[in-house]
Amino acid sequence: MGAQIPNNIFLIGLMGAGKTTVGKLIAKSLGKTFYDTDHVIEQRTGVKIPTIFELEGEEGFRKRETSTLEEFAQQDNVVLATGGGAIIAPENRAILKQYGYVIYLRANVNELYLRTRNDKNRPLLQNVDVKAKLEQLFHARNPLYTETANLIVDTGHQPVAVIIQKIENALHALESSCKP
Ligand SMILES: Nc1ncnc2c1ncn2[C@@H]1O[C@H](COP(=O)(O)OP(=O)(O)OP(=O)(O)O)[C@@H](O)[C@H]1O
Ligand SMILES: O=C(O)C1=C[C@@H](O)[C@@H](O)[C@H](O)C1
Ligand SMILES: [Mg+2]
Repeated sequence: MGAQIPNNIFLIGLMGAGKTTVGKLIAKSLGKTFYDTDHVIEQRTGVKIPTIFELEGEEGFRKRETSTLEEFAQQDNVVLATGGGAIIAPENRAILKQYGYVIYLRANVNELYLRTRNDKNRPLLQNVDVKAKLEQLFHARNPLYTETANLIVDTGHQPVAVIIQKIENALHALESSCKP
């Protein structure tokens, strides 16, 4: 029996890597349902993420993130875009590895900076030197994204359509390499 395209696909990577943008398009092209843990948390609380950080601290947000991840990772036939910090907790990394095929969208700090510098909905990037903060996050998290991922796709300087094509090619190669 040959392997199929993985049932669930999880996207991980830093803020601005393109998880939401790429995730929606990949889900559409593979006929899967798209969810984004950040969006689910905002819908359920009725407030934006910076407000959750203000009211509950980062710790409160991380608790919501883990329970949302746990719930949505176990759904059927989904593409799930995760928050940039979803790989921090070992528990979350275990959930991602257990329930789906994990794709790390990797971009360099300069590219991430250009994509996120004017955004007001990312609390970790407010009132700080955005480039220095992204450097620090990249340094701390790149090993965690790398160890959690089944596939790494570079997204800096690459149009979204090219990224989608690369992911589809990798998934189809996976499918055919497992055929008898
Ligand atoms: N390959 C790309 N080339 C150019 N711009 C891109 C690319 N991918 C995403 N972008 C742009 O970068 C910004 C951030 O993308 P997106 O919101 O998808 O990132 P994210 O990984 O979901 O970030 P977060 O973790 O903060 O939710 C958006 O304005 C998006 O249009
Ligand atoms: O990188 C992070 O830690 C975050 C990324 C966003 O997706 C949100 O989940 C939140 O702003 C925290
Ligand atoms: Mg996003």
